[in-house]
Amino acid sequence: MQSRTEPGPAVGRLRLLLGHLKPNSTGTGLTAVSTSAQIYAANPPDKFCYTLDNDVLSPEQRLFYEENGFLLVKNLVSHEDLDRFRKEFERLCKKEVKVPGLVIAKDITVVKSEYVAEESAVNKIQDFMDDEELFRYCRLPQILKLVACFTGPNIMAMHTMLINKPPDSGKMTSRHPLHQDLHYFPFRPANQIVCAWTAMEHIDRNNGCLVVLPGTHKGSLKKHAYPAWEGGVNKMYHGIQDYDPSLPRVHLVMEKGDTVFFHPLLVHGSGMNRTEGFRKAISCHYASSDCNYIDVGGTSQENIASEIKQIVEKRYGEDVTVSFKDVWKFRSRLVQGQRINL
Ligand SMILES: CCCCCCCCCC(=O)SCCNC(=O)CCNC(=O)[C@H](O)C(C)(C)COP(=O)(O)OP(=O)(O)OC[C@H]1O[C@@H](n2cnc3c(N)ncnc32)[C@H](O)[C@@H]1OP(=O)(O)O
Ligand SMILES: Nc1ncnc2c1ncn2[C@@H]1O[C@H](COP(=O)(O)OP(=O)(O)OP(=O)(O)O)[C@@H](O)[C@H]1O
Ligand SMILES: O=C(O)CCC(=O)C(=O)O
Ligand SMILES: [Fe+2]
Ligand SMILES: [Mg+2]
Repeated sequence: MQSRTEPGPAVGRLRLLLGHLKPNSTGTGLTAVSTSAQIYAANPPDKFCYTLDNDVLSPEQRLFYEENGFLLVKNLVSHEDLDRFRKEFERLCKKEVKVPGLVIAKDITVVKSEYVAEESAVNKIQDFMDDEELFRYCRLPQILKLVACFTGPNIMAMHTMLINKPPDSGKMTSRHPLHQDLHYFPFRPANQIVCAWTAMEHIDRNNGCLVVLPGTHKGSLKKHAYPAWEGGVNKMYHGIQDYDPSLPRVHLVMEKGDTVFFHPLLVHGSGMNRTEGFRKAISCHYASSDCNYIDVGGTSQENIASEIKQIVEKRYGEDVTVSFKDVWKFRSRLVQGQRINL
């Protein structure tokens, strides 16, 4: 298991070497003068905490993730694939296809009004692991190649979502409060978990882009609860209660196909959608199958565990007893390598 320590000498040396990088016109904005192989040969990366050793990430990408807890990769998923995912999403909303286990979540303001209008009522779909078309996203080779830099070669798709952030109702319920995804996960270690989140269209502050607090992946899991928002909060949208508002925030402006990979302790959220369109993104949380389930009893995760348990019992009947761990075991799917613990 990797330990999480302050960046060691190797990272320091790499940072020095990165002084020799020059700006380019693509990707993260830097081009390595030396190849990553040359740099790593001279500087064995023994003290990296959040990324594994291979030649997939460039040195600057690797260092960026180590320090910031996220990595934006431009133009990773084709428009053709994204258009196919959008079509399948529409078919699911119209109930033209039914997929077992799939959850269609609506915005709280829509649920509380009489207004029901198929796709325009849908906030997100969750658990599309048994929808072959959407699950192709989780198996895309270009995504898995990058995921393996964080998880290693044995990869489980743990959680799937297609988010359809609706135009805000005026009550600001389209916001997603600042949170850490690890709050929802009863497995560890955190460093072998990563989210891939792909913009299905241009996303900026107007339609509610992702907002991240760089470097917060180096901290611990914080206590989460419903924010005290006047207009209401969507079910299970827990937020961090005492986040430091002075921490720098980065708004991730993304084009269709751009993908951000981020650590499950990275504090993030998304703003309200001020446009008339439904802002779409598709995502999957991956974990190394070497991870282990943990008992969240007595921890800050107890509140979400019992909420999820209640929802499952409501859906399948009170006589069905499933643990928080079972919920995850049941939905996760192997996408590369061997299934070990999860
Ligand atoms: C499961 C683990 C999640 C893992 C997340 C990984 C990290 C990502 C971090 C997040 O994304 S946090 C947000 C996670 N969001 C979800 O997991 C979506 C949760 N939503 C659902 O599972 C369903 O939408 C829900 C069970 C809440 C409702 O689905 P139903 O098909 O049962 O809806 P229905 O319209 O029948 O309403 C049932 C009840 O739920 C209420 N409801 C529905 N949508 C709601 C909503 N959006 N907010 C609040 N309450 C809601 C609705 O008012 C009604 O209440 P009453 O029983 O009191 O009448
Ligand atoms: N009280 C709160 N608790 C937790 N998260 C919050 C709270 N208020 C706002 N947020 C979240 O903080 C994040 C950053 O908000 P910020 O105002 O910087 O940008 P934004 O709301 O995304 O964009 P804009 O202000 O341009 O609409 C968003 O995800 C928002 O949902
Ligand atoms: O607004 C989004 O698309 C991101 C939501 C999010 O962070 C999540 O569901 O975990
Ligand atoms: Fe999240
Ligand atoms: Mg704001």
